[in-house]
Amino acid sequence: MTYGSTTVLHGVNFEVARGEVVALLGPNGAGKSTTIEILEGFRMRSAGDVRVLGTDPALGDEAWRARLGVVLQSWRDHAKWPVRAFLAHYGSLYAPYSTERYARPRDVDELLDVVGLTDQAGRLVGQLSGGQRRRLDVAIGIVGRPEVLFLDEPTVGFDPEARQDFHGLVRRLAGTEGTTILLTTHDLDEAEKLADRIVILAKGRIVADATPQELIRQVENSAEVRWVQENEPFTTSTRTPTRFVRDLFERHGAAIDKLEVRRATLQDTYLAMVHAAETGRDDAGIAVLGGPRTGTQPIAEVSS
Ligand SMILES: Nc1ncnc2c1ncn2[C@@H]1O[C@H](COP(=O)(O)OP(=O)(O)OP(=O)(O)O)[C@@H](O)[C@H]1O
Repeated sequence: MTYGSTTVLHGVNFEVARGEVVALLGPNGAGKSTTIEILEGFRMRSAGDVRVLGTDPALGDEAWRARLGVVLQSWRDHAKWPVRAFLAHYGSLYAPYSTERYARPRDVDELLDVVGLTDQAGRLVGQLSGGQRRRLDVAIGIVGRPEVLFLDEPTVGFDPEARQDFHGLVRRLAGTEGTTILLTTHDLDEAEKLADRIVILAKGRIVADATPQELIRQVENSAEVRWVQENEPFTTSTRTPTRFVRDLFERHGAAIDKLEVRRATLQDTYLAMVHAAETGRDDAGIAVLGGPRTGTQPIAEVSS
């Protein structure tokens, strides 16, 4: 994908199966929003093949769009509408696309309850707090009972309780209704809690595509060793800390001071992967996982 002459996505290939929750993680400018906007059909790609629910998003019609739910990074309009009236009006646009399996739109009172906005139902959208506004964004995203839901940094501005409620909602949508969910986040804990799979993007490339358990297994095998030698601090990541420390002492003996070995965290692993991608050096010693899962029917596919 290019903006003018700048290429911001390179060879981004992944598939998402029905009912799967996939978290797209990466630093600012990695290409998360661009990827998600291409999938939503909001942004035209410059190259590659994309299918969402079997359709190329660049050619998706209203009936296709009605099967998607979108929560953008920031939505700051509709200020003069009362919350309930707005959701009822917006939801009515989905009524022609109701099916036996996907009753559209959702009941507005149930929806208000699900996102925790019942008490704000009569207030104007413009009078909601930041977190309440974000809850409304989520309500707008799911009022049409989407088969595929895109959430761009959905929990920014949420207090811990709202965050927990939202996590419950995502699990319910995926578990009970079989909704396929692709979300972007900067929060590794959130990705670990919510996602069946984590796709890490850095500098427009996928540097990891793994289940949280697979990522954690990598972490369990790696450690960080810190020491001071001739008053200078050193840090290294290694998968074989015992051997590393033995070699260090064999080579430098008494010159080693303040030795510390600590198990790497998921955050360390993520930062090491991103650093390796950004500097072009694979010095993290951590394998990049990849490849589509087998035995699943993709609901969304991207390749370039
Ligand atoms: N409309 C645009 N025109 C030109 N360049 C753009 C445009 N939108 C995004 N970019 C560039 O594309 C790259 C990817 O941006 P994108 O918004 O997809 O990143 P992101 O991973 O979502 O970042 P963040 O975490 O900050 O939201 C960045 O280098 C950004 O500057």
